Amino acid sequence: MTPSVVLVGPPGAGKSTVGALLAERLGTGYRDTDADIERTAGKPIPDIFVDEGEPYFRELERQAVRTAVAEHPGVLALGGGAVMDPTTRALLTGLPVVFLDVELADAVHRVGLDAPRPLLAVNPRKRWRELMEQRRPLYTEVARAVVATGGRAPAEVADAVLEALGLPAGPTPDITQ
Ligand SMILES: Nc1ncnc2c1ncn2[C@@H]1O[C@H](COP(=O)(O)OP(=O)(O)OP(=O)(O)O)[C@@H](O)[C@H]1O
Ligand SMILES: O=C(O)C1=C[C@@H](O)[C@@H](O)[C@H](O)C1
Ligand SMILES: [Mg+2]
Repeated sequence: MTPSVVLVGPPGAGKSTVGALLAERLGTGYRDTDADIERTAGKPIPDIFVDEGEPYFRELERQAVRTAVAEHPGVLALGGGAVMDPTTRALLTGLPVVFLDVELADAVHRVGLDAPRPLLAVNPRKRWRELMEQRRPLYTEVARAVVATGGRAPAEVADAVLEALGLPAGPTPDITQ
């Protein structure tokens, strides 16, 4: 079984938040390759970057994406940099991949400046912009649909993803709870 939705995008795009909502709407499970990597490595991602370095992390990430794509039938969020790997991009061909797009100002507002994200540790605004310049063509290349997240609440983004993929909208969430 392959995923019903694969979410890609930079830190702050809302992959985890929207992914969990989508899973609820679709009555399926949510999985995040960053969490898979942390479980496999037995430590947080920033510690992997410090102890073993980014190339080692990217190898763990390549394996984590391959495993999750092969065995997870629900909603799958990939780490922000997973699409840099050509093998991973090839693996995503034909899958219902959605690029959650976000502008710098929204991303900075959402993720803050103190989150433990190793690639954004120094000068996060500049680094985020550079990463997005490098990666925007790659997110776009792997995506079946691009969904803008600016000015939309997570539930509205989830609706837009379902519509873009032609998936049933599912039960309306009970906002009284
Ligand atoms: N559409 C949205 N509007 C406003 N805030 C949002 C939206 N989507 C997510 N957020 C908020 O932004 C923050 C980051 O969201 P989230 O963790 O889902 O992003 P992410 O893409 O998974 O990031 P990362 O790549 O770091 O895992 C969270 O606090 C979340 O509540
Ligand atoms: O943008 C990136 O390269 C990263 C994003 C996170 O999801 C993590 O996968 C890690 O911090 C690297
Ligand atoms: Mg996330």
